[in-house]
Amino acid sequence: MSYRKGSKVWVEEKGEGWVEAEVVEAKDRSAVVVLTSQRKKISVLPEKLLPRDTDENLGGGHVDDMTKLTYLNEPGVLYNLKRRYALNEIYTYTGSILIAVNPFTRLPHLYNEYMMEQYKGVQLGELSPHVFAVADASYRAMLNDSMSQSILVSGESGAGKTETTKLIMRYLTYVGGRAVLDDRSVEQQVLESNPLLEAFGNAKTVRNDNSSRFGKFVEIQFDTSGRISGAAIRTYLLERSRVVQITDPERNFHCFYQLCASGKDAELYKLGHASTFHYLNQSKTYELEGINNEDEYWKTKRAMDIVGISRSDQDAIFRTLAAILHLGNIEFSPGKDSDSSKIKDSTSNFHLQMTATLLMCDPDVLVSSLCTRSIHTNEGIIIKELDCAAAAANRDALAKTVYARLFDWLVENINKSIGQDVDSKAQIGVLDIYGFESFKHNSFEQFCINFANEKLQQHFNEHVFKMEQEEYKSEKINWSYIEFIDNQDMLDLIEKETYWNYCTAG
Ligand SMILES: Nc1ncnc2c1ncn2[C@@H]1O[C@H](COP(=O)(O)OP(=O)(O)OP(=O)(O)O)[C@@H](O)[C@H]1O
Repeated sequence: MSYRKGSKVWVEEKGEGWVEAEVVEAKDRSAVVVLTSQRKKISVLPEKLLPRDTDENLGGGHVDDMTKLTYLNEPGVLYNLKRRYALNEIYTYTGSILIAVNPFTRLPHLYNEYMMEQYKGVQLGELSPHVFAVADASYRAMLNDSMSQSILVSGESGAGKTETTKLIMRYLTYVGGRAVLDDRSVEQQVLESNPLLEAFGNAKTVRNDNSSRFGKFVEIQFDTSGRISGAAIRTYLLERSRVVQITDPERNFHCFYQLCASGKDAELYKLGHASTFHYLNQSKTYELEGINNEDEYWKTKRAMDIVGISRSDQDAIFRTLAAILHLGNIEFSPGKDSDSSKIKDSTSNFHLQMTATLLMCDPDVLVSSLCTRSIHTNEGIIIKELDCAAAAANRDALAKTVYARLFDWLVENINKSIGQDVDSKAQIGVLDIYGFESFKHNSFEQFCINFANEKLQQHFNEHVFKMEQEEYKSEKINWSYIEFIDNQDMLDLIEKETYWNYCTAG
């Protein structure tokens, strides 16, 4: 693009990001002099600049749909969102996609019943951008076309995916609520399952005090008249490693702290303060700002009542959590033979006995399953002793597996209690899944999360770019191709079985 004196542009400044500027000198193609909004003169290559919409041609400084920007580039998009955010306009469209900027403050006027009523049956784009408008559009599309719909909520940790998902569910239960409500209606149970799933699947991370450490797909089923007739929750990729390993200032899953603070119930399972358990004291953060662990315990129990988990099952759930905490406190010392291990001391033995009692298993069997490994050969089973490190790894593997199974059991029971409508003709699925993750040290969990996101991105590309462009081509519309990074080759490679054979062999 060529620039003239007076052209409005964006220029990237070190440490500042994109800043507004105006071209003051454009003598030749090799360099342009711009004056930034901070009155700084910079000489830059023209290809380093991006054209900028002025407040006047945006008609007031911002637009409610990014497609109305003359120059749809990164700084233009960010600036538009910033301007709107400053006015508490947290939602903006990009065509039919809704961008939500986390307000980090309650905006109750945006989500009350009056607002839900406003968006009912209104064409997308007619009113200000809103998450209810997207939920309504999918509800109408489902009714009118008799076709199931899905809404994908994506973004990085703390972006507001779970809150957005809850708002979508609230709207759908509002428009699809049944005329006669029994005391435990499907919609109430779907909404009430949230605190329960959050207690067992959420944890404090550096970015978010209530971060979902699992992906969730909620299917809301409707009958032919558009009334909710059932629901199902499917969960993915629970971050199992968190059960046994945390770093300050993060926490383990909320339910452990709730149980430790539960008073009499904690005493029942011989639990003390969270700081006395290895799986919790690897981080010194036990409390959350504005949250009382004991109150949360009773909220979790109430949510269990609402979704229909019996008192005896509730006891079994908390017993299992207590067993995991005791299990984590079992330590090992070298055994008689080299490369063998035994329970370290009387404290560890106490925790071992507690674990066995709570899991209702034989303590001797538990010891041998921690300190030995059985290898199946053609000649029979060989028992191999394990050293202390291997026994500790075995203990952690057991804790992770028991927790993951408990979580799956919980989800299964929530689903049983809500009830699915097998005759449902159409449903709306809401997918709330982790965004891309890249840490200093990435594990297999990050690989799975990023692979899932890459697949979703590919699905999006397929629909937004590839199919649209194919249509223009077939209709011979003059259209210049949009360049985008197509990672299909990489996905194909990872999905091929030979890749995994190579990984295991390598
Ligand atoms: N629309 C909103 N209105 C008010 N507060 C919000 C809104 N969206 C998000 N928040 C605030 O931001 C916090 C983080 O949001 P949320 O848990 O939904 O993020 P997330 O994207 O699901 O994060 P993670 O991937 O870590 O689970 C919420 O606890 C809430 O305080």
